[in-house]
Amino acid sequence: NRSPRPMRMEAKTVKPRHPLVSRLAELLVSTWGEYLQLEPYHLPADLGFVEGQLEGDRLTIVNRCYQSRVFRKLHLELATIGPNLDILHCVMYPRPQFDLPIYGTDIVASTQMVSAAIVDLSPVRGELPPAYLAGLEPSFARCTDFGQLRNLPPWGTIFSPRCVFARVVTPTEADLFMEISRAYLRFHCEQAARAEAVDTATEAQILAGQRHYCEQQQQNDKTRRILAQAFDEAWAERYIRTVLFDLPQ
Ligand SMILES: C=CC1=C(C)C(=O)N/C1=C\C1=NC(=C\c2[nH]c(/C=C3\NC(=O)C(CC)=C3C)c(C)c2CCC(=O)O)/C(CCC(=O)O)=C1C
Repeated sequence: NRSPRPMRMEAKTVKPRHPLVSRLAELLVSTWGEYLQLEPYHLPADLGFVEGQLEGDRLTIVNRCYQSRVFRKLHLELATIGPNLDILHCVMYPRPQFDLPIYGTDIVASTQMVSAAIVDLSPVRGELPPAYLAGLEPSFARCTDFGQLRNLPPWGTIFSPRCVFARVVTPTEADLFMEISRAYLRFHCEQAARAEAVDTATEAQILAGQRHYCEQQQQNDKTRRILAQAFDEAWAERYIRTVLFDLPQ
């Protein structure tokens, strides 16, 4: 077998170029640290830091994963592609014992603008609880201030009536997306802090709902195509099913 490669000492990091990506990553990690007792969540060794080539452009991915009492996986992924594409992907998966929606956000940013900025608290069992519909309403009402709201794709049936999906072009819109994300995240963490375990029948429904969420997200061919071009189809498939949208066991 090959001699072990010398450990590369430099920190394996990704430096996002777009300020919204950096700001949102900082918001997520600092809010998690403020509300949750974070434990490490170990990804397969070769998937924490990944480098590939996409049509001559270097693709670099860094994954940060944690877990807590209520969340089985808190996943923040930062990816840079070539000189000017930044991606932030984040999903907070509750443990199936807790009846909570899934917090998900995706930012696809080039140097000029953010073509896709989405944040949602997606229900896994029926509708979003009334407490969430009401709690998120004041922030959601502000999304009429985005110049360009976007329509969800056909696989996007999992998203809630409080889903914010927009192009972000101006600094004011970037600030607005940050404020909405912050309000959604803090509200969710406060609900999680009070969450109590459900009975096994409800747990089974939650598991089924989380599986459905992952199956729908796996239909996003925009993600698959980028990963398949930078690596290959099989690698992309494995990555999507084991890192991005792994089904709870
Ligand atoms: C919570 C929601 C959510 C989560 C958690 C999530 O992962 N995606 C989510 C949503 C979502 N993403 C979308 C789009 C795109 N996603 C990528 C790529 C990646 N996204 C990644 O996470 C990774 C791993 C690093 C890559 C590579 C690109 C390039 C685009 C096109 C950009 C554009 O349209 O301007 C769309 C619109 C889909 C459509 O209109 O057809 C939706 C709805």
